[in-house]
Amino acid sequence: MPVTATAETSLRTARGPRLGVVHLLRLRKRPIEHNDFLRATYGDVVRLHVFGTTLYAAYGLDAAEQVLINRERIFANGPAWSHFIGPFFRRGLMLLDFDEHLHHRRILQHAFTNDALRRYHAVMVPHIRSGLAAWESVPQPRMHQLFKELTLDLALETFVGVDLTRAEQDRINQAFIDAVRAGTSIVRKPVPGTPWARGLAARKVLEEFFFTHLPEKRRRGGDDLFAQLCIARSEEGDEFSDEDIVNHMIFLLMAAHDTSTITMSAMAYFLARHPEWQEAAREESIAAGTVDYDGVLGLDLLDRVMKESMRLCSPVPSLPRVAVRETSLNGHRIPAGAFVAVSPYYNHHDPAYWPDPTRFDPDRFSPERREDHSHRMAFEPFGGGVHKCIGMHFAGVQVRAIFHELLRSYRWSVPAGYEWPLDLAALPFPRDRLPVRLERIDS
Ligand code: HEM
Repeated sequence: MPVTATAETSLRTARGPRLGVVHLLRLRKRPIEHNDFLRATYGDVVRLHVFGTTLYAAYGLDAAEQVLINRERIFANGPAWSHFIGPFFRRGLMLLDFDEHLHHRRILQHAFTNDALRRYHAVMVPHIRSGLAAWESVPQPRMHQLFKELTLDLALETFVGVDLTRAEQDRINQAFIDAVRAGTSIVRKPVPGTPWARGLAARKVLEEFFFTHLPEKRRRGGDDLFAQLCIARSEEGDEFSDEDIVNHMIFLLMAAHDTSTITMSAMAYFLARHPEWQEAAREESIAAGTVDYDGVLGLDLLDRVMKESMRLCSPVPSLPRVAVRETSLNGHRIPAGAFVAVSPYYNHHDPAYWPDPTRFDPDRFSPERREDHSHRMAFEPFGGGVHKCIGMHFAGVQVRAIFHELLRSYRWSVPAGYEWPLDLAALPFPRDRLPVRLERIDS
C-alpha cells in the first residue's frame, strides 16, 4: 500500500547491524541461522549495507507476496538487477519493468508454449544421452562441473541451434562464463585484468556472435529458441527487433544455465546423501523406460525430488527490487529508491510452513501433504508475480529428462558424513564442485 499521511506516523524505521560486511560474511556462511538472528534482533525488515548500497531485507511470506505480486507497481526489477548484472545482460526480460516488460514478455511467451517445449525436448534428448555416455570415462567426476558442461552444450543445441566447430563452441562458452562471472566482480569498473573488464569484452563477443547468425536464422527458422524468437509475435502481431533478439538470447542463456546446473547439483547431492530416495527414483525411471515428452512430465517422484531440492537450495536465493516510490513493508517505512530483497532461500526454511525444514523429504509435495500450498508464496524457487520465471517449464523438462537418463545409466555416492561446501555469495554452488563416486549400471 502506498504511504499515506496518516499511515506514515505509525510506520517504523528499519534498523540493522552497524557492521554490514561482518554480517554479510555470516549471512554467506550460515544464512538461515544468521537471518533468524537478524530478524529476532531487528524485526521483520532489516537494513543492511551491501557494496555501498542500503538494502532492506524483508522477511516472511506476506512481504514476499507484496513485493513480488507488486499490485501497486512500486517495486522495480530493472534498477535492482542492473546494479549486479546490468552491463552484461542489459535489456534482458528480467531487467525490464512495467508496460515495456509486459510487452516483451507477451512476445517471448510464444517461444515457451507447450508445442515449443515438446520440440526443444526432442532436440535435447540425443545430446543428453551422448553427453552422459561420456561421463563414464571421466577420471574424478565432479557432478557440478559435469552438469555445467552438459547444460552449456545443451544450450548451444536447444537455444542457439547453429553448427559450430569445437573451438567456436569453446569461445562462446568462455565468453558466456566470463559475462556471468563479471557480476560478482569486487572491482566494478573496467579495470584491465578484472572480471568486470572480461565481462564487458565477453558481452561484445556474444553480441557479435548473435548478430552474425541472426539473418540466417530469420531466413531458415528451426526448432531452437533463437529461431523461435525470430518468429515470435504478440497477439497484436508485434515482433522483436534484431537488438531485442540479441539482448534476449544473451539473457536467456544466462537465466537458464546456472539455475539449472545448481538445481541438478542439489538433486544429485541429496540423492547421494539419501540413497534410498535415489533407488526409489531409479526404480520409477527404469519402470518408465524410454519416455517421450509426456512421459518425462509423468515421473512423479522425480518431480518431488526436484521440488524438494529447490526448496532446500533455492537456485536464486534472493530477489532484489528497487522501490520507485516511498512505501511500507511489514509496518516499516521504505524510502523511494531503496533496495529491497525477499529471500526464497530463507522463506523455504520457515518452520511455520515447512515442518522440520532442514530435512530432505520429497513427500512434502505429495498430494496428501502439499506443504507448498500452505501459503501462496510458500514455494517460490521460480519467483512469483509478473516476473515469475518464464523458463520454469523448460527447466522442469530439461532437468527431469537429464535425471531420467542419469538414473538409468549411473549410481552415484558420496562418503558417509559428507556435507557440501555451499558458496552463497551469488547464486549457490558447491566450492568442491561435488565430487562423487560414479558407477555405470545397465538398466
Ligand atoms: C531450475 C531452473 C531455474 C530457476 C530456479 C529459475 C529461477 C528464476 C527466478 C527466481 C526468476 C525471477 C527473478 C525475479 O523475480 O527477480 C526467474 C526469471 C526468469 N527466468 Fe528463470 N529460472 C530457471 C530456469 C530458467 C530457464 C531454463 C530459462 C529460459 C529458458 C529462464 C528464463 C528466465 C527469464 C527470461 C526470467 C525473467 C522473467 C521476467 O522477468 O518476466 N529461467 N527465473
